Amino acid sequence: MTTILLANNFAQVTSTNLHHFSEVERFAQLTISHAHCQANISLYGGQLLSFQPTGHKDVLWLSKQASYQTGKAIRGGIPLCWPWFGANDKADNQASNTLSTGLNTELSSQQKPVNHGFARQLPWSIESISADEQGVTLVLSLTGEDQHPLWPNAYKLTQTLFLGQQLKHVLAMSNLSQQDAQYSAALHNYFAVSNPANVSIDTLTGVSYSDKLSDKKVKALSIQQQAVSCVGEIDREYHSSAKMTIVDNLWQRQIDIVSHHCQQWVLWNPGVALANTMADIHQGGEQEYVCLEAANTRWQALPAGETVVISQEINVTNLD
Ligand SMILES: O=P(O)(O)OC[C@H]1O[C@H](O)[C@H](O)[C@@H](O)[C@@H]1O
Repeated sequence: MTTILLANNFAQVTSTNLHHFSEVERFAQLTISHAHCQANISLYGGQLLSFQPTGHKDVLWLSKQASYQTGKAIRGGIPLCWPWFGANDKADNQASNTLSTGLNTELSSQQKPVNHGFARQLPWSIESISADEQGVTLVLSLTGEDQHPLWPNAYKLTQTLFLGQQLKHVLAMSNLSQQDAQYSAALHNYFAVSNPANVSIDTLTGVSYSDKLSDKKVKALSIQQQAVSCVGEIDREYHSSAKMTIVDNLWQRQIDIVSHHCQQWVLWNPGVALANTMADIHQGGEQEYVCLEAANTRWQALPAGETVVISQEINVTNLD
């Protein structure tokens, strides 16, 4: 069933129940149609899946084999990694405390932290939708408490997506509890490209990075000396908050990304061998994107009663 959520002189926003989900878990996908862009958003995960400014190819990549299923993250678009990025090293600390104290505080298998946190695997709500001649502004929210033993605090996330010629993407995180908390996070952008081999990201040259593929526990800091190659498996945290520019030399387009209050850029592509083991990436899909994520990969303070905001702006330009 499709419902019109907004229709005015500037835009139309419709909501369609996703048939991929069961009857009891009807999660809607929103479709935005505006003179300046087309976009799709999944309320499951509060995830922008597609953003196509008028006159351009889609800025975002979405797997043709993405899972739309409770307990799974949707592969593509901009998943939100929150309240932790990656595996959550606090789970390791909990395990070593158990070993040293002998107390059985180990997390059960159901409590093991899911990679990149729980926000991308929960149904979000629509707070508001509005449209003017510049674009559509969509505000989504997610509230919860006792969501995970490693993150029991009451919280509210408010995600504001301004969709027009450009994308403005704001994530406000409120700690509604009386206990201080820490978060790590990423706006996990899957950028559609003609092929990673055709991509240059000169803005990463000279930037220090930690290589997540290194098997050493303490990862040495390296400097990106030459032009970065996005071909093959790559998984790096670049310690920079500078503006990034992705140039696609075949599609002749440039994507500029500005982040605010994010200390890292994460560059990730699984490469062919790993992608072939991932059920939710279609054949050859890893040759169609690079992830460049605006992130705080290290724990950050989220004090009791306070709100912290991270954001990004994405602009696309044709070069020919
Ligand atoms: O498969 P996911 O949980 O979505 O994670 C996909 C990737 O996300 C990030 O970019 C991390 O740096 C990678 O280590 C991880 O493999």
